[in-house]
Amino acid sequence: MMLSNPATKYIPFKPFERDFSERTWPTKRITHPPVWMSTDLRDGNQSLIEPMSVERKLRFFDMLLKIGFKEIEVGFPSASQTDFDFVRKLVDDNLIPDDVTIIALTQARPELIERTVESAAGAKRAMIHLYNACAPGFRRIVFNMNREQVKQVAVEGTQCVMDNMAKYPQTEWLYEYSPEVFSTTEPDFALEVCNAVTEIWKPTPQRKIIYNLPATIEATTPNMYADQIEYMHNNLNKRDSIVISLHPHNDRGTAVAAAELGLMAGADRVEGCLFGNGERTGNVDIVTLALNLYTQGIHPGLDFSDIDEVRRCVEFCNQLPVHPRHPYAGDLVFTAFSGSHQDAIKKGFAVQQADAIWEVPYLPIDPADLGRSYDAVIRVNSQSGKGGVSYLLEQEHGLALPRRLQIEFSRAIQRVTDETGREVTAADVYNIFNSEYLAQTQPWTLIKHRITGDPSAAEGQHFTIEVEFDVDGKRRALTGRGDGAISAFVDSLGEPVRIMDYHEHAIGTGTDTRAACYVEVRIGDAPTGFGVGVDRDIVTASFKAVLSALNRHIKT
Ligand SMILES: CC(=O)SCCNC(=O)CCNC(=O)[C@H](O)C(C)(C)COP(=O)(O)OP(=O)(O)OC[C@H]1O[C@@H](n2cnc3c(N)ncnc32)[C@H](O)[C@@H]1OP(=O)(O)O
Ligand SMILES: CC(C)C(=O)C(=O)O
Ligand SMILES: [Mg+2]
Repeated sequence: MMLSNPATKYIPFKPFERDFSERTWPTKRITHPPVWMSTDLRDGNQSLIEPMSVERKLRFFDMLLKIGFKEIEVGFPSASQTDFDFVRKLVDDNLIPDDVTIIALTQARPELIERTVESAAGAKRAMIHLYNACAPGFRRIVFNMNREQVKQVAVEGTQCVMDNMAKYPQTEWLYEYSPEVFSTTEPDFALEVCNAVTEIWKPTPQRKIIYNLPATIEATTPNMYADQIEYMHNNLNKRDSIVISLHPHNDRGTAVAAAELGLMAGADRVEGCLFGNGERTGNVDIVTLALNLYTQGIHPGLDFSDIDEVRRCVEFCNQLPVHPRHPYAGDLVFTAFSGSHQDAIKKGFAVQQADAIWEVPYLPIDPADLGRSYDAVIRVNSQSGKGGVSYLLEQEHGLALPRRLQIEFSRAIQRVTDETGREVTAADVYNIFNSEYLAQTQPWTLIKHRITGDPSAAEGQHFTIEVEFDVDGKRRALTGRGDGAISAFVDSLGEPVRIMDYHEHAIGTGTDTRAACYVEVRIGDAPTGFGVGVDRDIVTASFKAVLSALNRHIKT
């Protein structure tokens, strides 16, 4: 049961005692992509129900290279033989491109550090990533250490890493240090620990150290994380020799925002996982971050032009599905069911030029840029309006319904969706349109016709038509006269039919071209209704349209 007063159990997190007045990040903009680091094979992997085998890791690694990652955390080699073997395989089989750096994570314990360095020894370049938790709760509950002791873990761990690296001088060694749980560590203490590590590693602008500042557990709103990052950015010693890295987790559902504000606050690098896999609610989602940049006109330096292929690979390796609403990648994220959205999208597509700024309403990105087709953009259910329905008919069958017919036909669709409560597919829409209009050939069926024109005839008599119908199973040969073919045809019917509106267009091109004709008619005093005819011959199409309207009227 929910507590009536959660204040008796939870306290709000506040990183600074007073307001952080140095803040400048709110007016900053992100103008270039950060250095991306994929931790799918480490943080992502350690959170899986079944961690990846070497084969799956290899497949994932290949895809990360294809996407364009230059920094890849490949595992926690001291944790398992699989992780150790995987890193060794990358090194021994020469699978790491020259411009890519692999990273291996370790706790600050000598035996684990030794094995971690050993796993990557021989690589052209490799980075060791050491972490220890610095937050007060962890100092007290997990380590039973004071601040000084926790700082010494970082300092001694760093020294131990350097001693082990010295055993393998053929490898260019880089170093990353994470004050784990930075998110709830007192900022001045996180700074003190990092500055102490700087004293040991002695980074230079040519050989920078990475300080990764994780929101190991996301503890507060993203603006406060940004304040913490800006504090480090302003106060770290030797800032020009340091890469500030972000590692947000998504416990509060705001990891993407935290990363974006953290970049505005001065960070240079982001660690995360594809589609936000990772411990608990996951690491920050690099796909979303990268494509958010892309939609601001900034190339992220990562290639997601075949997002479905990336998704398939990640789902296979992680054995976890990507949610249908996942930004940019979910099955439904480019689909509109609701009427007003469909209407706006349809209008947007109609005016969008291939080489112009993207402006299709409701679609923040062109699905084609991600290798997604427009097929599923509009789907029809009980929330849909005429725009979506007519869009499907036009896309799939080349039928461009006049506006008033769109309104009339969408009522027929609505009846079906209301009755079934289900989505109707593009094929369903066409079938309903067919039975509602095109297949309305009873009781009046057109058998054949012959038109003769006589320009010298009296007004209203220029055209004569002889038509053969089947009416309720009986053949009838009728004749009509009029100013044009249609009026002559209507005259032949001997029914009180008046044409109120008329539209036609071609479907297809070349020898395959057919004509579609739409007529709105009034019969007697009844409300107007539409008829539709399609035929290779435009005149026949219009006659079929008139009969479609007449037959529909007779049945109502
Ligand atoms: C936020 C993160 O994602 S951090 C990364 C977490 N990832 C993983 O843990 C996955 C891989 N880990 C493992 O397989 C195991 O933890 C191993 C093999 C590395 C170590 O296993 P074990 O030796 O059994 O230790 P265990 O994992 O239980 O760690 C607890 C001990 O390590 C200490 N410890 C935890 N983190 C650290 C650290 N970063 N540096 C130094 N010591 C640490 C704890 O204080 C505890 O010590 P104690 O036994 O004296 O109380
Ligand atoms: C090891 C560290 C960087 C980590 O994964 C975290 O703090 O979330
Ligand atoms: Mg993490």
